[in-house]
Parts: sequence; C-alpha cells; structure tokens
Amino acid sequence: MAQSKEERILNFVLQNAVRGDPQSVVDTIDKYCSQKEWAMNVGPEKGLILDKILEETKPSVLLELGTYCGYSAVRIARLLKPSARLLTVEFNPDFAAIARQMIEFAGVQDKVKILEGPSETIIPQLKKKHEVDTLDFVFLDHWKDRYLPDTILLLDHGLLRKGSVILADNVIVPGAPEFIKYIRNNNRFECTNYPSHVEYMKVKDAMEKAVFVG
Ligand SMILES: O=C(CSCCNC(=O)c1cc(-c2ccc(F)cc2)cc(O)c1O)c1ccc(O)c(O)c1
Ligand SMILES: [Mg+2]
Repeated sequence: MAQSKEERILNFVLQNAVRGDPQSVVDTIDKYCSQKEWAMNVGPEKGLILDKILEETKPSVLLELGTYCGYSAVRIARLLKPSARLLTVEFNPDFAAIARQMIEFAGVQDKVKILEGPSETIIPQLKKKHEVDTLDFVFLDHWKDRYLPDTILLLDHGLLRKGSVILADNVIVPGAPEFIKYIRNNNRFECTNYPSHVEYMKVKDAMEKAVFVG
C-alpha cells in the first residue's frame, strides 16, 4: 500500500528529529513541509503568533480542534507548564494514529490527550467524560465551517469562563466568514486579528483571537 503524505511526514521526523525534543520535531516537520510536501500545519510564521499568545495566557486546560499530524499539539505542549493539559480532537482516525506517534516521539504524551471523533460529539462530553471544568485556551484548526457551531457549543455547555482565549487559524484562507462575523459582532468577545500567511506559502492568511469577557 502506498504511503500517505502524513506517513511520509512522520517517517521523516522519526529519522531526522531528536526523540524527546519537541522543538526538533516542530523544526523537522517545517523543514519537510516547506521543502518537500506542503501540509496543513499551522507552520512557523503563524506558530510564532500562537507561541506568543500561549506565553501571555499561561493556560492550564487547553482544547485543540483539528489535530492532523500533531504539529500544533507538539508546538503547544512544548510551552506548557508541567501540570497543564491539552485535549486535542481529530475526526480522521488515520490522522489521529499519525499524531499519536508524533506526540509520543516528541515526548509530550503526558500533557496531550488525543480524542478521536467529531467535535460536535466530543465537546458535550468534556465536562463529564474528560473532567474539564472550563477551558483556558481553545485552538480552532479543524473544518472551517465548524468554527462557529463549535464555538456556540462551547458556550452552551459552560466551557468558557471570563478570560478564556479562543484562537482561530485560517480566518482568511480557507476562511471562516460566518465565525468572524459572529465573533466580531458579539460583545461577549474581545477580538484581535493577527495578519500572517498560509503556512509555507506567500498567500495572505490571518489568525483571530477572541477573549471571552463572561
Ligand atoms: O482535512 C480535513 C478537515 S480538518 C482540517 C482542517 N484544516 C484545513 O482544512 C486547512 C486547510 C488549509 C489550506 C488548504 C488549501 C489551501 F490552498 C490553503 C490552505 C490550511 C490550513 O491551515 C488548514 O487548517 C479532513 C478531515 C477528515 C478527513 O477524513 C479528511 O480526509 C480530511
Ligand atoms: Mg490551519
């Protein structure tokens, strides 16, 4: 069976990165995806914006929607304090299997838990099944037309508290227009736009930060 692109990315990391060193895993994925095969990781430029917002927020309980190969899960986990926990949701079982190996190789498996399944099913289970009270930080990087319905699900299930940060990737390309319209016109959120580019490309993209004011 021919290898998938995601398997090729994982194998390149297993052969070229340093086991237990999350920075080397992040750098090795970026090297492969900028030189050999493009892939939908948040990437180095938007990754620095993510890093900065994480360092400002210092979150303890985090949710990521859209694990893919685990690039942003490793990138986020490398900055978390020892007691912090990241729950990351992936719909595609093949992607989840790749991400699990990527996260273990990077040595951040104690901070990251992959939840396989559709976000609309998993979000309502977070409190009872995954012992979440409220979320300090949410990274949206899954299907762009799920950003808005899943944000509303987070609100409806009492998962946001005053100061919770939602950071959304790709608000220009592929774009999340309904999410942007809603969040910028909702006075319960304070929004900031971070212009950038699509990972590994010169095409303009942006991330949007929305802080819940309670
Ligand atoms: O791919 C998905 C959906 S989840 C990933 C969402 N993310 C994106 O789509 C995404 C896309 C782009 C991007 C794409 C083409 C461009 F020309 C430019 C940019 C960039 C990003 O940063 C992204 O995050 C999936 C799920 C379940 C499955 O079974 C399955 O086969 C596939
Ligand atoms: Mg993305």
